Amino acid sequence: MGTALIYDEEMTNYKLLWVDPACKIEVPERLTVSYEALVESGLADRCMSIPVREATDADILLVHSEDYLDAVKTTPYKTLEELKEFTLQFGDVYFHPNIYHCAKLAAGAALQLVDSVLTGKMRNGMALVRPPGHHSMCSAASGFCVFNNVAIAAKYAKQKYGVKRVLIVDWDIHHGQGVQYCFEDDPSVLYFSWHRYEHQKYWPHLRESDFDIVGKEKGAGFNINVPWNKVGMQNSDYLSVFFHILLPVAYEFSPDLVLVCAGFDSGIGDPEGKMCATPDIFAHLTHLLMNLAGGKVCAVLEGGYNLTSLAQSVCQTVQTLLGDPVPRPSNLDGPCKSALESLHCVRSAHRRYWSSIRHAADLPSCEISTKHIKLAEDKLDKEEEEKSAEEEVWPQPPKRVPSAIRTAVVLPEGVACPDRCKCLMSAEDPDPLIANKFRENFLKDADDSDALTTLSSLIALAERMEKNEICSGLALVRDISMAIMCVIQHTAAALSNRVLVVCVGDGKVPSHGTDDGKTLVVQFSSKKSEEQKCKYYIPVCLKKGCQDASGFMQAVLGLLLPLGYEYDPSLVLLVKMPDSGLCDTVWKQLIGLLQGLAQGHTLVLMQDVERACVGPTASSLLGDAAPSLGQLHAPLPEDVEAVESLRHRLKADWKLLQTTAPETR
Ligand SMILES: CC(O)(O)CCCCCNCCCN
Ligand SMILES: [Zn+2]
Repeated sequence: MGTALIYDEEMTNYKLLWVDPACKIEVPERLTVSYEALVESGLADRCMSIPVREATDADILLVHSEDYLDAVKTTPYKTLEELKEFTLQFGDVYFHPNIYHCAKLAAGAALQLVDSVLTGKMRNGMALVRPPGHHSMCSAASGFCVFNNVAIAAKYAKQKYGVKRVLIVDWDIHHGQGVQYCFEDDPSVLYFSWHRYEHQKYWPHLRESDFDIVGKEKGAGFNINVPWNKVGMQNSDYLSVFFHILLPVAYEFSPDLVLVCAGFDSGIGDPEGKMCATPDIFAHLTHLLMNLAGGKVCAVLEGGYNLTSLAQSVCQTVQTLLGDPVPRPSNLDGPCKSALESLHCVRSAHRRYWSSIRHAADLPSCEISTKHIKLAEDKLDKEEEEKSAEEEVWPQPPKRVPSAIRTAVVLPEGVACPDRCKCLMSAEDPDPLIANKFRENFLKDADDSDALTTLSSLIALAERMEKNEICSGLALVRDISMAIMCVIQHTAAALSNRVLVVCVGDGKVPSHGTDDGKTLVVQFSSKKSEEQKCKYYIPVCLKKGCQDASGFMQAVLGLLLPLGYEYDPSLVLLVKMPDSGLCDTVWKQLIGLLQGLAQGHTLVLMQDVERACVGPTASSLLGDAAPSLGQLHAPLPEDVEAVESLRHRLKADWKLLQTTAPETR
């Protein structure tokens, strides 16, 4: 199954017909530059183009009132003066004789995308639409939005496909208040939004956009607002919120469908957002969502007003949906103080609803939370307009060239090569020099030619991954710790290399290279390790080892991923120790998530008895979405304690582990 792309140039055929500084940024070129960038980069051709359709009245009435729909229906026949008049009843939006038609196409595009994914025809997809949707409400247009495309899509998915739980991730820099109002008492739709807020100083200046608004009645806990109280937020700030709020809750919620209000005004250079996150961050945000709901992710364009930044971010998002490896997360230096305050406030507001963040620190009697600056709104926005926006510049996103071979395997005799994989067995005798080195350093039994062949094949695989000829690999070996040593020593030889070694299960893991940081070892096991702990050797002791999905996933999302992203390895060595107790679905989730690192260069080592695991492992390495884990129960208190105390101890060295602002003396 492929990636759907839904676009129709008819949606460029409306624009602002009068002077309105608040609306002048919403131009037809937003759509053309996005689509043309996809065509130019060859990404459009790799997608399946799905035609738009007009949303029907019934579709629109899933969210909007009849009165509102009837009123909008009159706009095509209005004169310019009547359109201006009609527009005055709403805020920061404009009407045009053709905008009703385009609004039906935008909503219809989202529904076509949902149909393609929920019928199983497509794996995931993106709809490039305008007008956007997330501000429009039951009976009102707002913020360039006429119909709430994503809210309609969520209602439609539930009604037509019986979808039980929908996650809406709104990474647009504005608060989608229309979506919040639509689902605030609905526990079947989890709405997550971050947004520029500045203590209510920023548009739409709503008190109900703050972190303490969590949803109503049965919907309490299913509305997550992350206010950014300063501009200039960077990649670290966004990732920290994913690791410590969105992902733990999303895995606990276990959605059947993920809808993204994909606004790119949260990217660098945008005149509205004034944030500093680079376009490649959207590759990571998309990737981190792609193992939810069995990969059923539908992204619908919302905002984005810097045409360069917008086009790059759209390409980063679509290329990730297509399954291409994501760029390395460059120099993450940890969340800023303001982001940590928001993180802390949101987690403490939601800890009572979600067991995955139950342990979150309670709010100090904090002045941060309810400081709402109510200044004369128009004055504020005016200030905003006047300041000449100095042109931001940022580096081109790195080229993301998929390897010729996605996954290669080194298997013992008699183990079938999984389909879509390349089998590597060095037929010719290994180079005598290397052979001797192996004999000296690794082989217990010098004449063990099998081990020699396996090791030399393993090194050949690692070398070809380094050259990006092969993206990921899987090897079945008899002696795991020997194989680990061999790979670490080989890889460490190249100066710029850093290896993240992730071990699941008990067993001795060589700590070679952890003293100088060339290697970072994170081992999940049920045994306390007596090994001296240092910054680069992190044993995670879980009560049931890797058998309890909740505890394990909490450790992966809140500990392993932040560590891995901050460490930014060139290779991930993922080792499944014998009798790790890890079930296949959790193992596949782990493989899927770890491919966000090292441009997808994951090398999996398993004991040669694990033949049954070769197929499932290969499937995940090939980019197939991991099956959903189902709703997760509360992690064991011991596991929460273990992860929290580790995080507390390590956050001085690893800034992405922080979830609260350092105590201000
Ligand atoms: C889809 C979207 O969230 O991007 C729409 C944003 C509307 C912003 C209205 N205020 C503009 C004030 C001018 N500086
Ligand atoms: Zn926006």
